[in-house]
Amino acid sequence: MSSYLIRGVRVLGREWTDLLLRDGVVAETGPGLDPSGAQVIEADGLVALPGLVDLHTHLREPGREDAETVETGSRAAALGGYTAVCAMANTSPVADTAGVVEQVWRLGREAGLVDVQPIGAVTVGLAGERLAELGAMAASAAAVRIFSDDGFCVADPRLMRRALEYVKAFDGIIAQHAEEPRLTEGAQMHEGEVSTRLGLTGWPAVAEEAIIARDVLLAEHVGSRVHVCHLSTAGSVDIVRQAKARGVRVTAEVTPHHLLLTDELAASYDPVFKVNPPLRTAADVTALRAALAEGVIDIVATDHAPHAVEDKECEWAYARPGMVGLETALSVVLSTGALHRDGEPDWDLIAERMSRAPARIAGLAAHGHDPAPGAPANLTLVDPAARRVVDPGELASRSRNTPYAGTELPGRIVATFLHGRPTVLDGKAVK
Ligand SMILES: NC(=O)N[C@@H](CC(=O)O)C(=O)O
Ligand SMILES: [Zn+2]
Ligand SMILES: [Zn+2]
Repeated sequence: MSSYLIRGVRVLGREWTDLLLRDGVVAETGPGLDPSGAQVIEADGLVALPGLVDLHTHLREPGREDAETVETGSRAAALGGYTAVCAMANTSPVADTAGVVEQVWRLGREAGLVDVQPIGAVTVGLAGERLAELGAMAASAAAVRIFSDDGFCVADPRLMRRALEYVKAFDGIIAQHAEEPRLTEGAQMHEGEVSTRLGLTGWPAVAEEAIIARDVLLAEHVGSRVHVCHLSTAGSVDIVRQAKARGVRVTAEVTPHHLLLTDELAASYDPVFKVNPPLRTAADVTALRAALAEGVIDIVATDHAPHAVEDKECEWAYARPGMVGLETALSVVLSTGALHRDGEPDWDLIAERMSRAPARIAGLAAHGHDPAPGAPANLTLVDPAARRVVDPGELASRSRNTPYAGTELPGRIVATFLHGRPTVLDGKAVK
């Protein structure tokens, strides 16, 4: 296996150093390392981060390979600086058996661009009626630890309680898509002033908050772990803050788009802005940014949700909700300033929210390590000074549904290394 010398990089924005990657690990660090035998990568001006980890990715395979495959989604992830992604279970067939999660896991290994960790469904067919084979998925080669019916809420409290109890045996997590379905029937966007003006049926904040409140109580009652997917309202932040203060084992994620975009964008009637949960108000965005910085929200997760053209380029009411996000996530987070300190990116905090904490939550032992001697060589190099205009046609994702077309964003991923091998060099996918 070849070795790589990354020359003159600032690890987490700190002092300049060289990094020697060999045999899948960071072999040596320090200024002026001997480059002989290694491929040299000049990293003047670049920042090294632990490879980003996405706890919430939709890869669409099996079933909707026209929208994304494990391979195309993995390439998009690598280009976004990711070295691991957790693949959501709402595929077709649903990832609710050992067979399907093993298939996704194997496809991830074959693509070899990021580590793909399958998430298993909580209920058979995401139907919310009976528990899927959680134990068999946990015991499979895919070693599933996170279970989610994402796309749907596990609305039945008794089923949610049993799922939480079941996964305790192997320290698993239930990741909840918090949406009380009776409160969102026919919903098209956030319920508020803008939905009233546009005459669209609203998705009220309380539909999310009611489920989160219930679930933290259930997790507390049974002593199990719950993770809140794509938390989107100021009220949800308060509930999670209170639960954490009581010692409830709850973690939460926010998406880049909920940190930047608001419900005003629905006035364009452009379905690219249709997403679940919906874009909220500016006040919610402000609360989410503060909660992420504070740590009430543990991580950024993309909820990368690729959709085929016919599912997005249609009337708002018929469009599927969801946005692609892997290739723009870090740039969007940088653009919000949510993880800045004194006007500059706080790279240590960015590493915490986008790599270490998600790796810890998901139990991905090879990820989330700062580049230091002996650490697995899963890392990414960022050019913080670069800016780019997002061109949907240039995305590696098979789908084009980015809300940032034509938007100039800061930061560029220059290189990504997975287990010591480059998956991205000079901003381009290696394979
Ligand atoms: N976020 C979305 O709007 N859509 C997701 C499902 C989900 O995350 O709930 C999808 O699978 O397309
Ligand atoms: Zn969801
Ligand atoms: Zn999702």
